[in-house]
Amino acid sequence: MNNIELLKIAEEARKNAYVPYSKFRVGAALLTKSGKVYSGCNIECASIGGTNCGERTALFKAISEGEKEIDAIAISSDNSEKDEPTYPCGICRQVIIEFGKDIRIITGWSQGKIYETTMKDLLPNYFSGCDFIENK
Ligand SMILES: O=c1ccn([C@H]2C[C@H](O)[C@@H](CO)O2)c(=O)[nH]1
Ligand SMILES: [Zn+2]
Repeated sequence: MNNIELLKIAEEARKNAYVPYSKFRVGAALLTKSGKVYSGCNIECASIGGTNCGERTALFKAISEGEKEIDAIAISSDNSEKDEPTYPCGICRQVIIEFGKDIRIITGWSQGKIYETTMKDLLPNYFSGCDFIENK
């Protein structure tokens, strides 16, 4: 599974976005180290704070299926085709980095420019469980 293939899955997942409020669709595709893929979209609700981003939807699907070894997450939004790559929001950054600072983030467009970075670059000096769990 290469970056383009993963982005294409994110682009497909974007079609399922439930976004009656923002009208901004986001799809994500998560690749595990074992080669499995979990996709997700953003899901909004009338109580806006209850919104779940596409990235966390894909992540929670993977984690809840017992997959915690994550290689990469590809992200596609309604801006992607305009060469305006979408990166994870702050909440998603904190949740994703929980499962690995080296997780690769791939964004852009499968038929255009593709960008790759890592979680530790997106969230330097991040707060982690190691900061407060003793006997680690
Ligand atoms: O990286 C991002 C940024 C935003 N959103 C969603 C949340 C909300 O539904 C809409 C507008 O913020 O886009 C995501 O899913 N992922
Ligand atoms: Zn988010």
